[in-house]
Amino acid sequence: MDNATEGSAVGATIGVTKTLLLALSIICIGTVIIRVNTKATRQASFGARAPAVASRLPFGFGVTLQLIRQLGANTVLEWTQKILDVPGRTVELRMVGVNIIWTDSVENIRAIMSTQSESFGKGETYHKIWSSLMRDSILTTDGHEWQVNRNHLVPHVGKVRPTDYEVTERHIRNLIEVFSDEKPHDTLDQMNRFAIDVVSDIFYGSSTNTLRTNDQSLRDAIQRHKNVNTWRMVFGKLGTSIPPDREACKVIDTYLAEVVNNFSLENSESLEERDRKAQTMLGALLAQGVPNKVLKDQLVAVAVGGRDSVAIAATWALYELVRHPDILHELRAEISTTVRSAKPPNPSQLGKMTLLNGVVQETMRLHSSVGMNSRTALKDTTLPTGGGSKGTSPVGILAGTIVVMGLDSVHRRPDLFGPDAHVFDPHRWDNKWKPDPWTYYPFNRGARICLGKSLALMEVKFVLCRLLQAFNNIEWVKKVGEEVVVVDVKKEEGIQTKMAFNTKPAEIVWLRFRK
Ligand code: HEM
Repeated sequence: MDNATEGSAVGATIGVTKTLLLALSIICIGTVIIRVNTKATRQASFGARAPAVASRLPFGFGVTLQLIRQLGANTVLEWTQKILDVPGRTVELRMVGVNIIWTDSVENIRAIMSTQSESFGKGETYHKIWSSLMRDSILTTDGHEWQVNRNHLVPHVGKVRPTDYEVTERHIRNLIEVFSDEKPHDTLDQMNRFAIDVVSDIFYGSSTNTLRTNDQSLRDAIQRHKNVNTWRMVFGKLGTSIPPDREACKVIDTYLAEVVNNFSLENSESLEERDRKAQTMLGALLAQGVPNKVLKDQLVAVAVGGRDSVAIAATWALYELVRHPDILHELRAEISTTVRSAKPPNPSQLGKMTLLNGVVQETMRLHSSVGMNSRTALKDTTLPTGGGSKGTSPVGILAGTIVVMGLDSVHRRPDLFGPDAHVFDPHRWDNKWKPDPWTYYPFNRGARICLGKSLALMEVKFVLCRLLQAFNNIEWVKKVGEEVVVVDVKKEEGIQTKMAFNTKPAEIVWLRFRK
């Protein structure tokens, strides 16, 4: 072949390749347009669309960047309160690879949690991402699998036994010992140790004892895992291709396997201890011959479900108390007139304290541990309101759509809780006042209501009561270099909320306890 012929052959090949690429691009774009239109037509056939959050960048980049920015600045709560200020309190976030419906409409939340709960679940993506930590447990499953898990847990997690008070008191004493050194403590970290020590003791029959030992492997592994998975969730389905923290998975699995393998009634310290262990969740499920894999699913559910949430509630409560010295003073008085000694309160005394109850409920109103909760539509369905120009039409929801419920956002709505909705006022709970149940859900509602609610309330009230009995002075401090400075609560701005798997303080809450 001479040069000229060779050149024209190469030119022809380039021409053909260009044409093929062009055709391929047209087919791809066409397919996307057809799919988007088909989806839109399907959705329009049974409901309207919620207003989309405005963005300057196309293809979902703008909103994705906005969300990432808000997550980084710990301003998701404030941002969502702003974007949800539309007639139907429901918006659509069109992001890269995923469209999310965000709502703090009471009607919509009620539908998701209760009246239409069979249409919404954790969904496939949530399971794929979170099963690396929470396995096939109650926390990641839907339908029959969820029901089987719930049946395993209900007899053990759904009630508080007298021995649970004794176990909790044992770990509170460890916590008091830690706080007694008069040094500033990262309160959430210590509360987190306390909470996992209590649940492991109650449900496994052997405590992680993280307040007394240096072995923090399980706690650290759970935390590392949560951090990675929170980011995987931001990317929806795409997040399933980002690997989890495999090293952390291994640590958790080994820990749970050891708990199961080492369970023994023989080395109990006393007959009472032996009886208690036999009646723990692990003891009872082992006696029923439940397979190891299912056992480990239940163990991880109580460790993850019962750890951060309790620790976060107790930490926010202490934080609010130190910021409101008058309430702290009143609470001390209530405790001393009710308990009348330095002894632990008995269950009836604990239940009787109105202000203590108000402090805990009010803390969870302003800072619920799960401040935003999500569900995936398991089939094509609708939400009662938020669609169309007036925001009153039912919103069409396609199967697979993620719906985020802004729970903290509802709890702070002035139209529901009054103009002082943002103010910490435990006295609003006086005289057995209760909000409309569908406007207050720190423990969720409906079929998937928190199984550990009674235990959680007992733990948080008990630990607050005992800490106030043990320490006459609790100071909120900040570390400035080597120096420890007491915070002037009148001048200091509040700590922001960090939205991740849970809703926790965005900064370390340093508290110093003095007797
Ligand atoms: C103040 C402490 C607590 C708070 C605020 C809290 C809150 C919640 C919330 C909001 C849910 C629903 C999660 C969802 O829908 O995705 C939930 C579920 C659950 N919680 Fe709690 N929780 C607390 C303590 C506990 C404790 C101590 C345990 C047990 C040891 C526990 C066990 C569970 C379980 C097993 C579920 C799953 C229920 C289901 O899906 O059917 N929680 N909790």
